Amino acid sequence: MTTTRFAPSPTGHIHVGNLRTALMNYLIARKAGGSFILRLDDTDRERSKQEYADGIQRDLEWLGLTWDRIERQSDRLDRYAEAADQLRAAGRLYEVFETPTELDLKRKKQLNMGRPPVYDRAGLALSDDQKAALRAEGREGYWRFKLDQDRIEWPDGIIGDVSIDAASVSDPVLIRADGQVLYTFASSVDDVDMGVTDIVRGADHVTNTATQIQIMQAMGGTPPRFAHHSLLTGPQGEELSKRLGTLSLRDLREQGVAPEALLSLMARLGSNQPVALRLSLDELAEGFDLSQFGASPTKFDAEDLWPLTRERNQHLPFDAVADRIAAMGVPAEVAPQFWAVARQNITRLDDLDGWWTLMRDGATPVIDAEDADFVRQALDMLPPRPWTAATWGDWTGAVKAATGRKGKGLFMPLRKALTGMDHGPEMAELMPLLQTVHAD
Ligand SMILES: Nc1ncnc2c1ncn2[C@@H]1O[C@H](COP(=O)(O)OP(=O)(O)OP(=O)(O)O)[C@@H](O)[C@H]1O
Repeated sequence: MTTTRFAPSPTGHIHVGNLRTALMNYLIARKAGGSFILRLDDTDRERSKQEYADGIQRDLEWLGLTWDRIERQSDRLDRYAEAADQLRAAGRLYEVFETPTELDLKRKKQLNMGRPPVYDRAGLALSDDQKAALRAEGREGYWRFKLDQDRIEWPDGIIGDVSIDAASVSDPVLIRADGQVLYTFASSVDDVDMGVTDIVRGADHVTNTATQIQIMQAMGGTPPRFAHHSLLTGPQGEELSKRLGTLSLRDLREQGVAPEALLSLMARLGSNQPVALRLSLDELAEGFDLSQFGASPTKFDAEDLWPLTRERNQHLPFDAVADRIAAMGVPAEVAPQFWAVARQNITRLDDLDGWWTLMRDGATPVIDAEDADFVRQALDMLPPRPWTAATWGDWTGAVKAATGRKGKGLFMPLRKALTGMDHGPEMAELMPLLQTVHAD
């Protein structure tokens, strides 16, 4: 069965770049009728926080990206210890003792001699006595995976055929001196154990993929299909970061972005397919095609979300907003009409508040000096309440007959006097909802 996963570290609020990864994996599983795993990569005890783990779940739920299974790496530490023993027994995990300063020095020497700065495997040659002596000096051992120095190749779902010479890559550190299992290892163990068949992730992981393919093979597993999408940047090319909270899903939600707008943009951004509003994840999954995505960096501009949000909100049925409108204090008998009028003039649902305030409390009239007499005369002619859909036509007809004004010169000063704005809903539809007119 097709099984995908989204594996964020709960070290901040996830951003639109992380969403690109989550959504692609979700859509692949959904399209294939497979399974989507949310895996919290929380082995970094200092940086991982429960509030961020909760935040990630809230963000995904907001978008409807529900998972079939949730896993936490912190629950699986025994399993990683077991897998490490298996690699040690197979001679693929070896203990090393170099400090960061020593490694730095080695790299500089290699570079000076025109050689690539790849770890020289000095640790592999240490005898048990030498290791004991290093420990006696107070040094702590940590563990590297011994790569097979072949070429590592895979057909990437986005960037095409990849071939990496393992000899040009340092043996990765899998376990730190304090026993912390690093991402490269924990992730490989999980992907094998959990039967993950497809992994889409950022291009920042290409080298990881090369080493993880070997780690999975060393554990007797079959590596999944891989695809690496380009990283998203902000509109000016700026990097996104969970730690800085740039373009976080939480902020976009609080700003009133419609979930369908964000999903519709993210499922197509950076692909050859046009962006169009889709109202369901099934529709998005149906048209989703990884091979349509390019490898070049992709810019994300939050401004692109507003036209889609506007389109989405304008199509919401009354039932979807009834509770919200009731909570604003709109009386039940006018609520459906209020929605029918206001929805054509909002982007965010929060914009409804302004329209209701205007209808309930009236607007500060805007009256140009040259229209002052005309407006006063027209307002004196306002028909008695209740106002209906016919009121605007009847009133302006009578004003036209009395003043000789017509067209824009007739309608615009009256709109501005009643609403304080030169744009907005059809006045005929608005009049019955206007509870207060200040020059009444
Ligand atoms: N700017 C980005 N554009 C697209 N994908 C990204 C971007 N940044 C991270 N990702 C992807 O998000 C997924 C989750 O990764 P991770 O939790 O490590 O996020 P991160 O933002 O890189 O983290 P941190 O800022 O904490 O280092 C990975 O597949 C990673 O490739």
